[in-house]
Amino acid sequence: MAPTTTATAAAEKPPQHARKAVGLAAHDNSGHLTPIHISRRNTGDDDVVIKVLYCGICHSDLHTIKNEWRNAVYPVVAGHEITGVVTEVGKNVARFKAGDEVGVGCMVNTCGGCESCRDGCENYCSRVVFTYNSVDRDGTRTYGGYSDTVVVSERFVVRFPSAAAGALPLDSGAPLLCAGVTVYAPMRQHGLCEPGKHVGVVGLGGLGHVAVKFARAFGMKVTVISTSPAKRQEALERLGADAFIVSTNASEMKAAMGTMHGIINTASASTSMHPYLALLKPKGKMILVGLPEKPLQIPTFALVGGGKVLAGSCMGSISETQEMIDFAAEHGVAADIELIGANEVNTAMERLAKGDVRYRFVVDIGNTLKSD
Ligand SMILES: NC(=O)C1=CN([C@@H]2O[C@H](COP(=O)(O)OP(=O)(O)OC[C@H]3O[C@@H](n4cnc5c(N)ncnc54)[C@H](OP(=O)(O)O)[C@@H]3O)[C@@H](O)[C@H]2O)C=CC1
Ligand SMILES: O=C/C=C/c1ccc(O)c(O)c1
Ligand SMILES: [Zn+2]
Ligand SMILES: [Zn+2]
Repeated sequence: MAPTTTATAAAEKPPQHARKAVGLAAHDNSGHLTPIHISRRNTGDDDVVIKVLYCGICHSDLHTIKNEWRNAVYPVVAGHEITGVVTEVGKNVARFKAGDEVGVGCMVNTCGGCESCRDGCENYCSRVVFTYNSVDRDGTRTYGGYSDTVVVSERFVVRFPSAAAGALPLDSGAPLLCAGVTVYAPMRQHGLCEPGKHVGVVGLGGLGHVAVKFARAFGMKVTVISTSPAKRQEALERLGADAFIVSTNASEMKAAMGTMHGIINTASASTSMHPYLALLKPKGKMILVGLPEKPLQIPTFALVGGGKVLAGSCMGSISETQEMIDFAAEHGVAADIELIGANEVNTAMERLAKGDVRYRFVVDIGNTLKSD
């Protein structure tokens, strides 16, 4: 199908850029993706131009294209697990050069001056600009990595390690840019990275399976808490989880009560929190990273009794992202992926909605997304 132009954007008259690019866009809450012509800005002094090679499909992409968070502004070109090769840099860019292998995650701009930015937690900047479905500082809408080219300020680009430093593949490494840092950052911040501690992972999807791998790399005991009995064998044998509990199996849940120092909760749909809180030791921590369409109900007695901690966590800072990429390369952590062509994205979205993916779709943008 021939790409369309950005009719909605043109009607709203945002600034238009000179650099032409092609992407895959959703135009309404059917979430159906079709090729589209978009524009990217000319190379600014601090910019890095990247030829996109791979882009992971995060469940946030699916929530957004279907407008489940009620914030989609169409057309939406999603994708924030982006890897590729630098093709050009602006004159102030010192850290990157043409030919470098790099990644871009969930954000492409922040204010730089607020308390969060000054503290190096720019993922909590009140003026954060997300990689897609956001408004950039110049008033244009941001388009993500389901696209052949991205132009990103140097500050939001991370380096993929060279072969000498234990290279990380650009395809299976792409999901680390969102899924990876989203679980790595809270595990580090909340001490769920200490050898011998016991961590639970709710939801064995894109985020969850990477959390299992990081937990193993930290030397922790890790238990998967899943709604899918069919994932048991692969969780234990391929991913190396120490235990697997089906959340609807009362005896398995009872046997694990009070055993976990913390839980990383990646469920993409709203669930009852009570059974999960019961798995925590006194003072154990439940870290929510999943962003279901519907809000959760908090069972106060289950939280307050036992002095349990309920926390949220969103993405990670750029320094945490670079640290996580370097750690992943050193410890051989990457996603289990199904590599697909650009013409397969709609089928992939349908399968993701059903939980039918082991464990991340990655679009082979470089070889399959063509401008005509
Ligand atoms: N906080 C942040 O910064 C970020 C948040 N997210 C959010 O995290 C969530 C997970 O993303 P991702 O890993 O890509 O999604 P996936 O679809 O890959 O995985 C989600 C998993 O949740 C579990 N699940 C699904 N439905 C239910 C249910 N009704 N009850 C309990 N568990 C369920 C399933 O695991 P199983 O079969 O094992 O039960 C499923 O595999 C999404 O909501 C996403 O938007 C994503 C990235 C960053
Ligand atoms: O997949 C990552 C999504 C992160 C995110 C967090 C909060 C929010 O409001 C978003 O629109 C995206
Ligand atoms: Zn994401
Ligand atoms: Zn800020």
